[in-house]
Amino acid sequence: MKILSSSQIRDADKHTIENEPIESIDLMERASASFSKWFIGEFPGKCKVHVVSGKGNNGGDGLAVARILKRNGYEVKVYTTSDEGSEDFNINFHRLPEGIERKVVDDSLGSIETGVLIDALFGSGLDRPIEGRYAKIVKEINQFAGQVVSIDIPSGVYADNPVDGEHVVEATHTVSFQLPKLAFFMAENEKFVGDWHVVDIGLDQNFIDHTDSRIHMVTLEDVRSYLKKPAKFSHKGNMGRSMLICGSSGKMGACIIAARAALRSGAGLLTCYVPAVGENIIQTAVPEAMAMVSTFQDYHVEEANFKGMDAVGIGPGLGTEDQTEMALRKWIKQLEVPAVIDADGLNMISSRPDILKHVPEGTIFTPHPKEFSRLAGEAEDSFKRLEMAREYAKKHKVIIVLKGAYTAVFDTEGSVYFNSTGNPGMATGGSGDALTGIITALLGQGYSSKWAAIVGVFIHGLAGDEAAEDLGCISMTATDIIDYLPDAFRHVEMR
Ligand SMILES: NC(=O)C1=CN([C@@H]2O[C@H](COP(=O)(O)OP(=O)(O)OC[C@H]3O[C@@H](n4cnc5c(N)ncnc54)[C@H](OP(=O)(O)O)[C@@H]3O)[C@@H](O)[C@H]2O)[C@H](O)CC1
Ligand SMILES: [K+]
Repeated sequence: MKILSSSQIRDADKHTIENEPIESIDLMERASASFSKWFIGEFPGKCKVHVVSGKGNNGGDGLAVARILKRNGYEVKVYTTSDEGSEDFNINFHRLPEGIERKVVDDSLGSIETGVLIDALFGSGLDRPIEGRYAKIVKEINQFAGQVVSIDIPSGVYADNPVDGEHVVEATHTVSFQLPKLAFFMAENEKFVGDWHVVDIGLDQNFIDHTDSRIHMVTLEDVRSYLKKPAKFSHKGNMGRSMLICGSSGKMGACIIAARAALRSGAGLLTCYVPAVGENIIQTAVPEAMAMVSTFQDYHVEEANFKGMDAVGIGPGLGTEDQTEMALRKWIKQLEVPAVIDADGLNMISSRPDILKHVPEGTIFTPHPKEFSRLAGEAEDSFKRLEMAREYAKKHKVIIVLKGAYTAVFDTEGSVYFNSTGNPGMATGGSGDALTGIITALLGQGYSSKWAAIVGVFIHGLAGDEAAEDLGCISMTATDIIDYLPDAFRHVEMR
């Protein structure tokens, strides 16, 4: 699914009005009806609803929603910041039926004790920080004890830029029209956006399809269409020969997790290249994998032999000993197959950036934000980090998997793909090692680097979601994520 900027959405709006054709006020009615349908589903008990409307079209939506909810049996009170506004605001203001309490407010809503509050103060037309009387209203909204539902976007949040003021509505839910906004994927906006939802308002799909956007959200349908099904005559030899270069004394667990995850992701033949300390451990814990053993006891020092391999995963539990770093340099130089580099592998590249020039095009890096800042420098905010990661991926011709609540995959052409699966329970030791194993297995099966990363991240998150459903976010471990990989793959396969 594409993510469009505010101005692109405005163009889609305009195009729909001209070409459907539909009057602007009727499009507002359609948007408000979609919002109301969601609202009635979420709050079926006929609670008291407080609608706070600004003077623009976001406020107009609020007024139409007030009318629709009243018709559906809710007790509704409307607060407007003026009695006149945009053309469509005015029409909906006059359409407010009897029986809806109205109040034109200056800087205070007055006391609101119960019910649900709908925030329609500002939408995508916000163009400056919220101040003065509007700031006071926002403060009151945030002091309200009940749930706050923002129409389209929380007031004070910009769709495409970082928040620049102190006064921003902290919504429990945000119901966005047609498409999600880029702002929803940024960690610092989580407390404003709450749980977000998208409702269809019938903007011209053809226009959206032909609008150029390099920002996407990965959906189940996307992954379904890219998932390779094993051919009838497949055997272990053509399901990919993959190698994980992993482990050091005290860190063999990372290796076990990555190996198990690779096997659960369809790796045909898996070899774990480990230091001597790891031989018995890996052979006992993961009997399905072969072990290639370094002569050195505690950590990696030598060249691995990649001959006959289809994919390589480098990083889980490697440690950052000087000699391992020398080894990493050699591995990277002799890489001829697709590879994913994680964790300590990335940390070593950060401390010796000259290694970067030897990294083959299309290699996948899977940093979390801290690892990314070691690679590319600190970012002021998530929007800047997004631009930095995009530039880094383009410049070094690598695929960046930037891990976070919404893991983002950056390809070498400047496109970014936000993942839509996963939960906070996955921020647990070993979760990243599991992802490395999954992506290595997919690379081995012939997925392009970009799609191995996108599908791997989606499946990893989906397995985490299935695990969380049964076990809860607090108790789940990386091993649980692996145990739920079969469910996740089946879920994607199901039609
Ligand atoms: N395609 C769709 O998604 C549809 C969206 N709809 C809804 O329309 C809004 C956008 O409406 P718009 O009228 O463009 O903008 P707002 O309602 O957000 O803002 C209105 C005016 O408010 C002023 N403004 C902006 N920032 C501030 C501020 N910080 N303080 C005070 N005032 C501010 C500004 O006017 P000025 O004259 O004062 O400069 C804005 O123009 C979208 O979010 C949806 O909810 C349609 O209903 C259906 C299609
Ligand atoms: K709003």
